[in-house]
Amino acid sequence: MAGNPGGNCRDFDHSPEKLKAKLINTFRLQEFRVNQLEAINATISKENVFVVGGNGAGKSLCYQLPACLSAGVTVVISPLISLIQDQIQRLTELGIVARTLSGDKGHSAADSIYQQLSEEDPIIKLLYVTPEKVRMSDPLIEALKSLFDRGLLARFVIDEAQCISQWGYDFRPDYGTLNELQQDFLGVPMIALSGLVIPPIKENILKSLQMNDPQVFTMSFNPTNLKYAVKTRTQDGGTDCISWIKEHYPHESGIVYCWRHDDCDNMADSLNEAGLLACSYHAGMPYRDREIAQHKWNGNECQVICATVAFGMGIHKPDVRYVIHSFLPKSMEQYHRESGRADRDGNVSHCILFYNNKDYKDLHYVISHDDTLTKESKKRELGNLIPIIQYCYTKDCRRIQLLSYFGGVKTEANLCEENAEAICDNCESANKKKVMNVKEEGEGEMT
Ligand SMILES: Nc1ncnc2c1ncn2[C@@H]1O[C@H](COP(=O)(O)OP(=O)(O)OP(=O)(O)O)[C@@H](O)[C@H]1O
Repeated sequence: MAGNPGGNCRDFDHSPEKLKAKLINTFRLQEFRVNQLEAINATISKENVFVVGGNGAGKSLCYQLPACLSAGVTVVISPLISLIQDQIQRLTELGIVARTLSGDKGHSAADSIYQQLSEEDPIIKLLYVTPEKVRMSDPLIEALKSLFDRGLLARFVIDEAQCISQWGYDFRPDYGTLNELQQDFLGVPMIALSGLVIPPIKENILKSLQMNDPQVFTMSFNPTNLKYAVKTRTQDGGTDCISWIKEHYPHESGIVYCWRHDDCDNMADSLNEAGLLACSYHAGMPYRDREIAQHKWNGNECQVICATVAFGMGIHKPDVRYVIHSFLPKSMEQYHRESGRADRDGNVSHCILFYNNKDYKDLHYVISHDDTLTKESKKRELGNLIPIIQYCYTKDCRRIQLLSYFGGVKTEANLCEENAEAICDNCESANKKKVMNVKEEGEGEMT
């Protein structure tokens, strides 16, 4: 296994054998992925750790496995209730005790959790809370202080740490105060996990969290089962999407990302009229309606969800076969994150971007005239459009274009070769041309 040289596998109290046994017996997995063992070793050894990785890379194991082995409680700060509930459900299925104090908690449910935390050896191994809860809840801070004083505060986990950066598109202001945890609970190790971000945002996250001398681990970049393609949007977006879905996946689950609220509603209407079960999802809808839409989609009552960027973190539906963008995304980061909602079950999924020349002009106009943006933000957002346009127009491998944007990927690597079924459209046509040339040369020799 090629791990980060920064990590190591020395024989700690937590020997590699013990970690492997936990991986197999509790998590029901066979092998560690690249840098998981190294990150786990580092956090168990009380070092500060920063793990960066693509969608579905397996970042969660880097804190969940140590939480099971460490004495005391691991406190996880996570941005969304839905994400928290999803994690708790998965851990509970594995027999790991995880609780949350966020969301609609009655007094008695919260009291019972505080009671368990106050016990000499709390059964709770992972406590999930939102950053707002950390900032606003005195009882929570008291409980953390009590755990700390008794040596039972195992570590802090900052999940989706990209939310701390004002430059990223997931920015959440309440992440900004999390650095105080390091000062208030001296010596408690911190592990931050982030989706793929460009190097300046990575620096920005580390600076904002004020993590002391962290060990940085990078996990898999390349989503090998995603088949990327860009197509010209010919008519209204709906017709293109309908034809593509009907031809490729008439009955399977997928997402169509749209630009504005109305676009989602219109797209869902068009898809429904064409006989595909679709629902709309955007921030203009009441919270309850959004919940219903997501619930229907999760339960396959609705086949296609037509959504804005609001349909984001914490989507873990395993059988999403396609993510279509019916309009140009605003950045490579956004495109990478959203297209990565497919392929959670390891089978090939399609990421199609329907692009029209007009998209760039429309986005450019809207950003330039957005009075809520500072001059600096406008400049940054307009700058973010350039690499995504280049992605649309490139004749080279789309994977390389996408992943080298985040740094660390050699442009001469042939990433599409790792899975022939998920080869991008450009590599596919290049291969076809090669075959044609070989054939023609062969025929030429015969005549
Ligand atoms: N070592 C491993 N072997 C096989 N599967 C693994 C391994 N580690 C994690 N996984 C699986 O990979 C999937 C994704 O893991 P996880 O949810 O941790 O991803 P992530 O890095 O947090 O990505 P995202 O931010 O997109 O959620 C899960 O189904 C998990 O069980």
